Parts: sequence; structure tokens; C-alpha cells
Amino acid sequence: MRSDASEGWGFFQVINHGIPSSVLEETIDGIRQFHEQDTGVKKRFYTRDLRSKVIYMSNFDLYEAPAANWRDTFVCGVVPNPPDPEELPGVCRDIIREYSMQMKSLGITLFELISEALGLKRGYLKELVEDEERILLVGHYYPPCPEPELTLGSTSHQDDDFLTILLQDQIGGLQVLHQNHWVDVVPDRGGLIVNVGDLLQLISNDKFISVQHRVLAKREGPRISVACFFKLQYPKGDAPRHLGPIQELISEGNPPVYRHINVKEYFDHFYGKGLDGNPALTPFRL
Ligand SMILES: O=C(O)CCC(=O)C(=O)O
Ligand SMILES: [Fe+2]
Repeated sequence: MRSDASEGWGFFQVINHGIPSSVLEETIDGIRQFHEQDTGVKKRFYTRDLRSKVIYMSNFDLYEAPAANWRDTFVCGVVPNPPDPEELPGVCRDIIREYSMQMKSLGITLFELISEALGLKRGYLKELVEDEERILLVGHYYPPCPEPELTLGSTSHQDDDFLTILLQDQIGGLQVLHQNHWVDVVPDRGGLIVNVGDLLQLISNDKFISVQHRVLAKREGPRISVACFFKLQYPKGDAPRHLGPIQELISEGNPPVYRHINVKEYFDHFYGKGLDGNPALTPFRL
């Protein structure tokens, strides 16, 4: 595992993940094939309802964010309730199921390593999310852009999850903010990128930092990326689900940086503002 950690741990590249390169290539290919089908075929999956099991759309935050992004997106929740095979698009059905299984197992390993890095027992984070874990598979398609200086593939943002495992093709365009400079994440064939998200920043009390990232629009393309978001299920009903800095990480010398939040409150804030470039955790800082 390589990391860029001089400002807190926020961004890694995982190389020895054990996932066959053919699976990575077929996943990119499957998502590309989905997006390159006739509009009439894709229409069946089009919805702006983020609660749907399978979603095809452009800009989830079209009506909230200040600007639209130059990309289309396919989304499906793969854990805990994956769609029935026939609910998935035929062109990428099998590879989505295979890739999801690989992600679930890599996610467990990453949660174990991060628990240990925080000085906690290996199973700590896994137990914390047990029964509530939600993994979303998100397949982006960034078409070639005739005027890339006028727009972005994705506006600067931090992810609303614990961590995101990201697979990108060879086109490039992803950048992370490091010491106030945008740094290219150069595509590495066979490598997977791991971005720390807001929820891990919150519970680790800023030991891990949610990485700010964006995607440039490019004349070359299309660019395909597949992001797996490890998050919590959106709380249903009235029972609040609270999350705050892990007790074991708090001491007199290390006071909590965040208050305990209701997860619904965080998600409502994140989706209410869209990808507007502002950190979603700010209102929850003490
Ligand atoms: O396409 C990429 O490389 C990044 C995607 C991303 O940041 C996201 O889905 O949150
Ligand atoms: Fe992201």
C-alpha cells in the first residue's frame, strides 16, 4: 500500500490487492458497454430517485449544486441487498456481481488495516458498521469534452462514506488536493485508489482525512471509472443513528474535534448542498 500522508492519511494506492487484472478490465469494459448502449435501452434504468436499487442518471445534485458535471452515472447498491440478476443491465450483469464480491472482501481487509493503524483491534471498524454497512457501486462515464476549460468532469468534493475504492481507466483526469495544490492521480494499470471519506474522518477524529478530489473534463475520452462507496444505510424511521469520534481515540490531549452526529442529519446536509466544493463536515465541528 502506498500513501500520500503528509497532511493526515487520506489517499492510498493499493497494488497487491489480489484481484485479477482481467476482472478490473472487464469491470471498466462492462460499465463502458452499459453507457454506450442506445438511449432507448438505458431509459429503462433512468431515474432521479436515489432510493432506487438501480439508477442511471446524470448529476445526482443537478438542482442543488452551483454547476453541472460533465458525466453520466450508473449506480447500484450491491450490499446488503444486491438487485436480482434480471434487474441489472445484461451487458454488465455478471461482472458487476463478480466485482462486488471482490470489493466486499477488499473492503474488509482495508477496514482491518485501518483499525490497526488507529491502534484499535483488527475487527473494530467492521463491528462498528456490522448490519448497517451499505456498498454502492457507481460507474461513471465522462464523454470527450469539446471545451474542457469551461467545465469539470466532477466538481471538487469529499465522499460521504468511510472509504471509496476507485478503479479508473488509462485516460486520467482525477486530481487530489495536496497542500493546496491539485495533484494528478496518474492511472496505474492494475492499481486501485482508496479515498478516505467524511465518516472515517469523523470517527477517527481527524487522524484520517477525507480527501478533496475532482475530475477534469478532457478532450480525450470517454473516461470510465468505477467507485465503490463503503457507507452506512440511510437511517429509516425515527430511530437516530449516532456517530462520533471513537471513544478510544479521545483523551485529555486529544479532545473530540466533532460532536456526535445523527447520520441522517449529515446525509441531509450533504445531499442538500450537492457537490459545491465546501466540506460537508464543517457544521459538525466543535
Ligand atoms: O471518476 C473518478 O475518478 C472519481 C469519482 C468520484 O470522485 C466519486 O464518484 O465520488
Ligand atoms: Fe468522489
